Amino acid sequence: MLKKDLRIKYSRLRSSLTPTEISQNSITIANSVLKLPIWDMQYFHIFLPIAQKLEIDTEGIISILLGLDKNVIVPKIISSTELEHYLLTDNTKFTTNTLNIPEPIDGITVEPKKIDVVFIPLLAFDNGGNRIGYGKGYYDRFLSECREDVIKIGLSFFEAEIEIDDVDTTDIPLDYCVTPLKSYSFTSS
Ligand SMILES: Nc1nc2c(c(=O)[nH]1)N(C=O)[C@@H](CNc1ccc(C(=O)N[C@@H](CCC(=O)O)C(=O)O)cc1)CN2
Ligand SMILES: Nc1ncnc2c1ncn2[C@@H]1O[C@H](COP(=O)(O)OP(=O)(O)OP(=O)(O)O)[C@@H](O)[C@H]1O
Repeated sequence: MLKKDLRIKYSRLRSSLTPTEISQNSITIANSVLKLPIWDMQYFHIFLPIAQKLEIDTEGIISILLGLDKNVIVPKIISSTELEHYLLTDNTKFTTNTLNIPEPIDGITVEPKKIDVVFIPLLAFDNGGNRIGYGKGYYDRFLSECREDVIKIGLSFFEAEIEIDDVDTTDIPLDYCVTPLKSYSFTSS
């Protein structure tokens, strides 16, 4: 299917989820994340959910990361194309931006090259590990600034599509995708 049709299909599917399904599925996803081979890593980048868009609640994963004394980094939109990345600390204060995304007001910024693992929000993904978001390209640009060996993990309430037909050369595929039913691995190593 084409990206534009997948965006419509998965926005609709998501809007049919109940608050109970969202919280239960988010907990199931957090528990599955515990089984991925990522726990020797130190710098974990994770998004804070847009509640109005019924995104995955990442609170459980963040609690696990902080409990394991990992460095947790969250994005902040600084322009129509660019993100900045902040270390989460006990003092981090948040505000909600115009897209309803909770973001740190200020703090310690972290360079993309330092990041070991990125948890990625998505609308849909396919059996090849290709993903689509809301179509602004923020994550594709961010991932292109990360190290080649950064581990890219999609989080999704829904299973893989067979194929996204219009994948671009700038689209960076996932290494893993975790859903409430299973974890997909797209890595060859
Ligand atoms: N939680 C979360 N944080 C994230 C992302 C995300 O997908 N989820 N992003 C991932 O890239 C970036 C933000 N990208 C976004 C792009 C569009 C919209 C959005 O609401 N788009 C509306 C159109 C609104 C408009 O154009 O003004 C829409 O799709 O209906 C939200 C976030 C960075 N932070
Ligand atoms: N590395 C990059 N440099 C410059 N532009 C890019 C880059 N990656 C993607 N883009 C541009 O961003 C736009 C949106 O890309 P795409 O449709 O893949 O978004 P998406 O993956 O759904 O969004 P997101 O990454 O925000 O979740 C495209 O016009 C694409 O050309």
